[in-house]
Amino acid sequence: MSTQSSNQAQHICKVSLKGRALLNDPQWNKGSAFIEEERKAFGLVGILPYKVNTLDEQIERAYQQLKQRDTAIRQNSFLESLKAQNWVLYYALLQRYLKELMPIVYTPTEAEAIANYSHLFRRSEGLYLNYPHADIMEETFLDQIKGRNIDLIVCSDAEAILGIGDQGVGGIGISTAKAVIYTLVGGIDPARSLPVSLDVGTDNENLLNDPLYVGWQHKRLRGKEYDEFVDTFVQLVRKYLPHSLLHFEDFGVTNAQRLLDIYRDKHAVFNDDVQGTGAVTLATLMSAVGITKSKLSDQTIVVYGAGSAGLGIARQIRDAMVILDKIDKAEATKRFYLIDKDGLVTKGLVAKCEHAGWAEFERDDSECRGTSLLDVIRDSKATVLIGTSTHAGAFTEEVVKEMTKNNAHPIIFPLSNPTRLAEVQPKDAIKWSEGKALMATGSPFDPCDLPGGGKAIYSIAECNNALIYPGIGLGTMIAKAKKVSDGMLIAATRRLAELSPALKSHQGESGGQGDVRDSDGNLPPLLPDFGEAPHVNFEVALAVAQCAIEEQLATVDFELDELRQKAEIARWMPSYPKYEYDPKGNSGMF
Ligand SMILES: NC(=O)C1=CN([C@@H]2O[C@H](COP(=O)(O)OP(=O)(O)OC[C@H]3O[C@@H](n4cnc5c(N)ncnc54)[C@H](O)[C@@H]3O)[C@@H](O)[C@H]2O)C=CC1
Ligand SMILES: CC(=O)C(=O)O
Ligand SMILES: [Mg+2]
Repeated sequence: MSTQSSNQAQHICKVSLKGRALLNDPQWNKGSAFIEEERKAFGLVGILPYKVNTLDEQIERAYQQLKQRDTAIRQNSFLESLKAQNWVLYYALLQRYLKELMPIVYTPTEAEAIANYSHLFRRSEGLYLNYPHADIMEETFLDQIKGRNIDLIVCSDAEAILGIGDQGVGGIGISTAKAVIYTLVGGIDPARSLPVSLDVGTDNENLLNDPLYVGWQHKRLRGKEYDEFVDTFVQLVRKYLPHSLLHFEDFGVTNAQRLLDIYRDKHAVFNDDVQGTGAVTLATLMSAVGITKSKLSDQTIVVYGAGSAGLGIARQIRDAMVILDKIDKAEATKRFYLIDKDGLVTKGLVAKCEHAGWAEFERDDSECRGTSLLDVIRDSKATVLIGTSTHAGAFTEEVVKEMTKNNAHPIIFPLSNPTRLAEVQPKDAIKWSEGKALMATGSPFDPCDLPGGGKAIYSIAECNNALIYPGIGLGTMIAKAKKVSDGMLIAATRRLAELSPALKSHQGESGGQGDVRDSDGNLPPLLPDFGEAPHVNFEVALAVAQCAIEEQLATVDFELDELRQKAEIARWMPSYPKYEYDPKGNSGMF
């Protein structure tokens, strides 16, 4: 599935582009790293300075240039330009400075880049499917995939981007960012992925009134027209790329789960906000209950913000209680209290709002004395509090203290992105809970000091779907699976939880909610560090592929050892193969 991989540095690649056309193609350009022999063969001698650089030298130069940009958004723009020039250098730089640069190319900085998309716009990237051009969608689609082997399509209609709402055509930025992460930590060849913007208009008044807006300046389509447009696109994917993975990102709450339900049995379709977030949060919770020595089904869970992510998380954890703890689905559903902006999701609220997806979690109106977050925590005696509301600061001191009253170790996950929208700052929750809260956040935060003096710290786990979705995608692709099943998601989750430092450090200890700290007094994080994301996602991928094979959803059949070997070979790594000129070559590897 790859044209370039780690052990292919000595391989030869036949390339048919020459001169400036070669330098202008980011997939094939090596810039100053073209060696003498290649410069002569490809007509590059007069259009490159004399010195030949190694990839290492190029990385260091690019890093120095990056550091001259004084804000995160300027660094993001610099990296966008680099990606448009040279993929190998771009990914090699990101790989070397992974932890430092992830927040620049992904959350939180990418949200800012998307919000300013039309003003920062310099060149296009990916496939723009615009509603006014719906009549020529098939030709447009075929033009873009012609001669390419696409395994992965990441698409967004941009109604609910990264916590900042409707961003219209700027949503191409989330499709490209998610595709970048697939390559960076999932090892998926960037030439084999296609980011797509489904431009169905926008309800964002600022964009509708902005003369520089580059998308379709029209109210967002709804209903039949919207459904037909999306369906035309999905049917093209099914017809022309039947073995691909179709990743949906940042759709609005009225469409996310609905579209997933329509297509998930017909094609390998994956909704990251629903399933990826559900899976990573379940893994984080498994890690937390592992160290408190309790069971998933012992928990009473309040989900604050019952949109795509909140509902996806609730369903994923509920289904895991059924599968792993073997309790009845209705019983498991009763462990959840969902709260949205009008308060607790009750029968009365559901009747009023007609919100698809809420009914299964509705509570009796009389169950809590009040419907505010504090009321619900107090009356339900919640053990777990999850935030997916974009309501910054919603988890107040009173709320955290109420959670701490009921639990030796309250589990508190403020998952809203970007950083400024987190429901609570981890350092505050740690202080208010006197160092007892077990925490994870959606965007990266610095480690917190633990109360009680000394140097003990808590490295807050980043519970972001990027720690799992590239692995789910890679596993689905390695297995060439026909669908992404619930079993595959649970397999991914279990593997991620097994890799949690917190669980590892508590293995074999006997029960109780006693001391959860390690011998240095630190609280181990609930998830592996993002710096380990490539290894973690690789392990997740193997678990997913193995499950697909066991469930007979795969179109390959390998033992685990063979699977590991194939996956390692298939992993794309940023390195330069040697080029040979071939006028008839298709620029492919042999
Ligand atoms: N950590 C992660 O991996 C992920 C984090 N997220 C974050 O979760 C948040 C929500 O994302 P989506 O579910 O996709 O958006 P969404 O728009 O589907 O859901 C947000 C929900 O929160 C509700 N809400 C808004 N204000 C509220 C308030 N004051 N109190 C209670 N509820 C309120 C909304 O009515 C809506 O139902 C975003 O910040 C997003 O970035 C989403 C996906 C993954
Ligand atoms: C992380 C992600 O998918 C989101 O915030 O929407
Ligand atoms: Mg998302």
